[in-house]
Amino acid sequence: MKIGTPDTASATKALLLGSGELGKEIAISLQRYGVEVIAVDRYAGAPAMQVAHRRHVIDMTDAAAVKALIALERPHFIVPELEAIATDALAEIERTGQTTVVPNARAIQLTMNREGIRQLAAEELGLPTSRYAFAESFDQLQAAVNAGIGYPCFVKPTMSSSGKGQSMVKSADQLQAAWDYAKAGGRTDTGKVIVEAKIDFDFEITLLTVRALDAEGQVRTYFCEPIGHRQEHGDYRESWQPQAMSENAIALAQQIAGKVTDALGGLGLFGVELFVAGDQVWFSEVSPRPHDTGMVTMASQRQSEFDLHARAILGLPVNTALDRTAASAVILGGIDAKAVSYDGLERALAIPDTDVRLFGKPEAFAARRMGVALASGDTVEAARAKALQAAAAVSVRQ
Ligand SMILES: Nc1ncnc2c1ncn2[C@@H]1O[C@H](COP(=O)(O)OP(=O)(O)OP(=O)(O)O)[C@@H](O)[C@H]1O
Ligand SMILES: NCC(=O)N[C@@H]1O[C@H](COP(=O)([O-])[O-])[C@@H](O)[C@H]1O
Ligand SMILES: [Mg+2]
Repeated sequence: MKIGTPDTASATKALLLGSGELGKEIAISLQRYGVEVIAVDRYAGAPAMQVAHRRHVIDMTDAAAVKALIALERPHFIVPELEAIATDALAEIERTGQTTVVPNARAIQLTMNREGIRQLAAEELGLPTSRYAFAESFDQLQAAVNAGIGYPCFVKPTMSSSGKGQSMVKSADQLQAAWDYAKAGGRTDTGKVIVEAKIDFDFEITLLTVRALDAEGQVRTYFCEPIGHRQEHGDYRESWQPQAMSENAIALAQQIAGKVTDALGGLGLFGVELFVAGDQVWFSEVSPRPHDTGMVTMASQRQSEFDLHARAILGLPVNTALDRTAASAVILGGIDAKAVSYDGLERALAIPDTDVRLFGKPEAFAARRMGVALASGDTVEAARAKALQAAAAVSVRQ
């Protein structure tokens, strides 16, 4: 596709469905390759809206609203940035052949629902995952746990992200609370929860996997160095790259990521989440888009995960090489407040080899991610220490 000049009739247009911190960086990367970007989210002033050519506030779970906006903007690409989207509308739009849904509507549909992706990964592809079951009532949940899932286990809504509605259950007396929490915490109540046996992993990684065109115009799979990360309450707190792994484990991780992304298809970057213990690797889930833990690539790679996504979508060459060891640490809101400002930037940036990205979200919540600190270092330990220190130096105030 010819890449035209922004704001002209010939411009290549991308519609971002979701305009958070990840979308903001995708928007900037796309714009650097000459694409006109239209940012969409459920609230005004979302991070990507601050850098896009145009912006719209709509209910993205409303299929009619999504279709009306697409009819108005007529984008060449629709780039989903989060999961809470009316995916049926995307499938319908894709069938017209005039718009590319990134990476494709089926991949978006399968990955937005834990049932879809488990069916594909565990049942069709036979990839190793935790033992799991779906339950439509508390009785079913209890029966599944007693029949073999066991304790400890994780109970999650089938549609949710960033740990929302998710809890780890250590014993039978905690199961009812986990059921109630999952039912209330899901994005939309699918009527179902997933229960997963806890995997005792040594560490967990995100393997960023890119499906892009090579010099011959063929689709090829490229892998970034593994990203290690630490989660709290199902949400990421820090990440680093590279994560040291045994040769067997990395080979297995790439094999699993290759299989699942091949099955999803299309062009773009995927965040494949894997658990690792020794030489054993389990598939957990996959995002058909840049991943929050992958924000570390803004410091560690010449081509960040956002650049790689943009390049892959546009059919441009990619290079997934690591440039230097780096880490990221998140800056949480800490308070519930609107029109916030930030303290401590001077202290954070005085730490050598660090950088801070504040997302510009118009409202803070105690557990909302408001920014990220990035740091490079000679070792992962050094980079992590600097990133954590920089993140801790920044605070959000009213
Ligand atoms: N079966 C499991 N065994 C061990 N740990 C688990 C399991 N399921 C989830 N976790 C822990 O909880 C974290 C979040 O789980 P998961 O990725 O399924 O949630 P999520 O809401 O989709 O999060 P995100 O959108 O941030 O990826 C995992 O990264 C892992 O640390
Ligand atoms: N794990 C998924 C993830 O990190 N998604 C990122 O968080 C934003 C929502 O933030 P908010 O909840 O603060 O509005 C999303 O728009 C996306 O950028
Ligand atoms: Mg996850």
